Amino acid sequence: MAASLAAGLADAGVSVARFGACTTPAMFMSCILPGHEYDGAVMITASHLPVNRNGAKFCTAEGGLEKKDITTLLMRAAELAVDAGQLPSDRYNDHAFVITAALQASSALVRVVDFLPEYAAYLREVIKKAIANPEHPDSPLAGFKIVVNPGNGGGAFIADQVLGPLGADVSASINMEPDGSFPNHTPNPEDKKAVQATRVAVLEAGADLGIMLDTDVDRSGVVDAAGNGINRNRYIALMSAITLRENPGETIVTDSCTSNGLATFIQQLGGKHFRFKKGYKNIINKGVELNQAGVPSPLMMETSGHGAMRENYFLDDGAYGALKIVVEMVRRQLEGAGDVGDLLKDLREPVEAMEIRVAIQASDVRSEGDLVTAAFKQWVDAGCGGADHWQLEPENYEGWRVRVTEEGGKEGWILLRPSLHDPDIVLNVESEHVGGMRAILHHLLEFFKAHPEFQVCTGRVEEFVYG
Ligand SMILES: O=P(O)(O)OC[C@H]1O[C@H](O)[C@H](O)[C@@H](O)[C@@H]1O
Repeated sequence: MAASLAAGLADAGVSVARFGACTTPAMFMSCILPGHEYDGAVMITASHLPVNRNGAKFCTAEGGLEKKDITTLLMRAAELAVDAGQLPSDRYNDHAFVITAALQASSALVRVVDFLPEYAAYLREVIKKAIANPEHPDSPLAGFKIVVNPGNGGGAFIADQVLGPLGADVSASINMEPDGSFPNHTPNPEDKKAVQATRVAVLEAGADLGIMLDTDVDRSGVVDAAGNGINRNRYIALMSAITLRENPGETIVTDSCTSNGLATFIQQLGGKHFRFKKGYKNIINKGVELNQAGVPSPLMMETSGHGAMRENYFLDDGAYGALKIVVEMVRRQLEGAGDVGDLLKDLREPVEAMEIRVAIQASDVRSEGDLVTAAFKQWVDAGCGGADHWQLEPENYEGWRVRVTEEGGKEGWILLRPSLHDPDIVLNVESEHVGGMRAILHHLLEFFKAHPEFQVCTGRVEEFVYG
């Protein structure tokens, strides 16, 4: 399969630029930046997932390829392999083999390009232009201390090649050495250890800001000068505050797992909230579609830290988001407006938040997932087992989300949906008072107890901690 794809590329006279270490947004920009404008790019990465889940990410100037495009591409490679009398290689690593072999196809066609410095130069220009400091335009970050935590992934260049050369002191940055075994913590801005390590580094250094990146830099989160972790809903809220100031009244698209308080926050800022589905590609596609339909939507963000902006080619780009926060930090300091974290003072937050992933044990995972969600909808329609404080949300784009009225005017919610990629049913629950989540889950158990036929087993719990 791999050899035949390589042969196919060589036959077609495709020339290949090999970048070495790269990031997802950089790869995309290689299809856009003048002087480069490659027809397509591909990288091998496990993204934020463990090392044994490496895969290939493909993109063109139109953005990341859709699942169906990649399927077509790989099927075509497989057909060529069969035509050439070859058997597909190891099924767990096929994608990696395909790409590796393609890049090594014919040395005459392969050029080694050191692209990251050029991409970094582009990002520096973006920041310089946004800050436009009249006194020191080339070092607009002079006097600022910024901690970058790339989690031993590919994002160290943000400190070394972007923020440092613009004058920032990045010496307190941590986990800068790329190491695919991720010895310090999972490179995931939602990860408790990633937040804690960044917080400690920021507070010890007396830094103005901390930036957390995932391995391939398409997800991010920040820590403010007071050490508050700004990820998940907080990060969307912060980005919304900046974006809605620049684009008043427009629509922010998010995934389905955002807090009720975030919707209120966006509305209070004069914006509109479109709570769509999980999956960064889903929200980006929805944002593109809304803009085309005349509903201006400048920001699409997931609680995972994935985010795309209309002003940045609708690119799934963690670095760009974090750099917007850097620019905001400078702007606020110049205006004497205080820390970026202060922008979140009106955000109502859950007291408890949890994700439970219930493994589906049936062989037909998709059908079983649909069965469980359909039964849940029926149970909700029939009155949620007598709980009249449970109300189905009027708009649901995946699974079913129920709003739970809690004591003292507080509100919780629960969302049950099939996972996008894993053989799991995913349950997200939030509550605005201590013990509320337990009460919601306790009541939900009645639903599962009424369906002993479901082929599911005990869930894996992810607890989200704020602050
Ligand atoms: O549906 P889930 O299993 O929760 O996975 C959902 C996640 O899948 C991938 O990791 C995508 O990159 C994310 O954008 C998405 O949020």
